[in-house]
Amino acid sequence: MSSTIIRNASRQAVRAAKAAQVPTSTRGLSMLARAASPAVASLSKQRNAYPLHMQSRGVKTMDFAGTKEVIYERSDWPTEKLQEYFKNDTLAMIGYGSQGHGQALNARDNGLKVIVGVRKDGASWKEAIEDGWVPGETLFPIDEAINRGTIIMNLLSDAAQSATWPEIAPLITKGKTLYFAHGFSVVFKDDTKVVPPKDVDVILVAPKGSGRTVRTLFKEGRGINSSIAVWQDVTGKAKEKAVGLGVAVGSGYLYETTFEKEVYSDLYGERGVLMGGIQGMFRAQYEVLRKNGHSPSEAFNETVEEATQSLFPLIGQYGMDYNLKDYMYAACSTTARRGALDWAPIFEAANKPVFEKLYESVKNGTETRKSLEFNGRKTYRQDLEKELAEINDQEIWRAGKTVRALRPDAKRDE
Ligand SMILES: NC(=O)C1=CN([C@@H]2O[C@H](COP(=O)(O)OP(=O)(O)OC[C@H]3O[C@@H](n4cnc5c(N)ncnc54)[C@H](OP(=O)(O)O)[C@@H]3O)[C@@H](O)[C@H]2O)C=CC1
Ligand SMILES: CC(=O)[C@](C)(O)C(=O)O
Ligand SMILES: [Mg+2]
Ligand SMILES: [Mg+2]
Repeated sequence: MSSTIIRNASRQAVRAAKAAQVPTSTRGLSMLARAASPAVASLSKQRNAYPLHMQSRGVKTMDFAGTKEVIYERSDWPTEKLQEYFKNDTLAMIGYGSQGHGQALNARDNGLKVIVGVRKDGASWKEAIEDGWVPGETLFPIDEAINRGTIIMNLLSDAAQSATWPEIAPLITKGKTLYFAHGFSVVFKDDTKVVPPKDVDVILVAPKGSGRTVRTLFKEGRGINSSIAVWQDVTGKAKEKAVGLGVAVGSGYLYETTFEKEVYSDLYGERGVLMGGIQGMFRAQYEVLRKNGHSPSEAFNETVEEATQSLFPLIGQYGMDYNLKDYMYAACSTTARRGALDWAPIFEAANKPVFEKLYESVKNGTETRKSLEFNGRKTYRQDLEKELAEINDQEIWRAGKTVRALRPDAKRDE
């Protein structure tokens, strides 16, 4: 009953928004809120006490499919509030990989004082200079950046966080805040040996997406969702700081978690559906098509190109549901719907034991130890590159290169 109401409300909301030519997200939500479950209805009442443009400023408890969760939004932290809140702080971004670069540039663009700390003359040092960080002014060796910073954002690779901890730990003095983008180092302390000093706040903001996307979405005025967590709260302000920093680095909305839950879910997700799982599934489907005499062009189009260019974006926009013509299921033929409905439970049953095994391997620290061993090697970059080059060399991805070059909007060398 209530799911029918939600679906109807959602349909109405999207139609109304389309008619008014506005983005569906916020209007859809508030219309949904009026018609849906009691929890959301009460949120709606509370919000309606504010004028429309202020409605997102209240504390928000949202109903996620029947479970209520507190969330924080960017709109709660306008740039002026961010700048005021962190006016006495220097954010020291330690590490300048995918995530360090995205978070540092976003925080800088939000008007906060940011410096970068990486080892001198490494790949990151050069990249930071290319992005406009100035040696001696905003770019320093790691120890100097930590000494100058008040909020120490440890975004070295997870293996490097462990390897460098003996030198870094004594520099994290009372009054500083220690910030991570992953629960890895502190949760698996038996393996990493990372035990933060007792007299500093230890917090986490973990963007649920690549650091490259953290940057590109921010530049488009959008935002990636992140989780926040507190490991140690000495000042009583740890959570508030995490929320503010989460917004500063470019998050859209933030949800609360713990360091443990973050690291378990993150290691699990990236090994599963987000990366390892999808890579394996794409390849398995492609290979069976090829074995049955299909051309590379056909096998790639039927596996990866159609997924990324047509069907997966529909899931991203509207979910798996089925009411509007644009929804993934509704946009496909009745033939496809019948077959997919039949095969989904078969894939689910086949995959479930693999996911169970994976979760266990994450939780018991096996995945952490493997990562520390591999990424702790002196040759980790070359070793990774070698394996990744082998993937590039697989027929599926070589075929994909040609398919992408044939997109009408592809940039071609004239
Ligand atoms: N990538 C992502 O999108 C996401 C990452 N995270 C988390 O964010 C953190 C950073 O990840 P990510 O941005 O991917 O960075 P990487 O894992 O790619 O690490 C890159 C940084 O680590 C430095 N580094 C590596 N080894 C050493 C060492 N021995 N001594 C000193 N510095 C070293 C590199 O410097 P140099 O160039 O000098 O080698 C570089 O600045 C991790 O905790 C990760 O789990 C969280 C969410 C998403
Ligand atoms: C991008 C992200 O969130 C990952 C996949 O977990 C990671 O890069 O570690
Ligand atoms: Mg992740
Ligand atoms: Mg990860």
